[in-house]
Amino acid sequence: MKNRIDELGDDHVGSSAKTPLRADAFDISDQEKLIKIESSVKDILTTLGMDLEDDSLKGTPQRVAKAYVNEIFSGLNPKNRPKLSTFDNNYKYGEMLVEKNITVYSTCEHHLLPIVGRAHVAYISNGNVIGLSKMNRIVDYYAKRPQVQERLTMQVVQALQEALGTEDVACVIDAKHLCVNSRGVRDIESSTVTSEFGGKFKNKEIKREFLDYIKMETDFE
Ligand SMILES: Nc1nc2c(ncn2[C@@H]2O[C@H](COP(=O)(O)OP(=O)(O)OP(=O)(O)O)[C@@H](O)[C@H]2O)c(=O)[nH]1
Ligand SMILES: [Zn+2]
Repeated sequence: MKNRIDELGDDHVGSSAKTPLRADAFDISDQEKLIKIESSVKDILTTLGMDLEDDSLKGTPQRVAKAYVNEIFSGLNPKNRPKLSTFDNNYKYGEMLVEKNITVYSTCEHHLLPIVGRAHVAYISNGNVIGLSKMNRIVDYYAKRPQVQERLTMQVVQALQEALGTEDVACVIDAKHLCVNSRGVRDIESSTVTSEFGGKFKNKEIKREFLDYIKMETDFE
């Protein structure tokens, strides 16, 4: 039997790719989250010595709470999961379809600093096709969580495999982690590449084809 977390949250991905959620993750409303986070941010800023009576800072705890719940971490709320409706592959398109250069804005769960980059997603239809924008939307949904890039990559692939009813899905993400670029080792140039190749994409030639499409210059201006 599915437990409550699986049912409400990550039932679309396998156990290794689940976001670590608390058992009571869904027992608290968005409204309650906003109030609690606002108060926690107030504590952090006050501890740092900031004067929250200052005009510019007065609204900050509330702004941060709203940004966390409604935007940056909105992918923790299953009600924000995009509907991945599929339709029949009537035109019998049999090649791979690649959605590349999908913008990724995520947050590293170790430091709560931004991860910014691009995702490239591909699948080969076995009868079902999906609207192009749904690939961008599913990347964004899982990106809007505290993340590690490996897990984000796997979540995107597994969610699409489930929706499309095929193993033949792949994702490559190339992203900069501000925790590496702006603090710690402070290497502004480095970026992180992760990949997950399901089904036919494990085949060397098919993988090569996908990677070649990613490299293609797309300049339509
Ligand atoms: N595998 C993985 N590591 C990540 C990701 N995002 C950040 N990290 C790393 O997580 C590690 C956390 O290491 P710690 O030693 O606990 O933290 P730290 O002392 O802040 O480490 P430094 O960043 O080296 O200063 C760092 O090396 C980060 O670069 C990610 O998406 N995947
Ligand atoms: Zn980090």
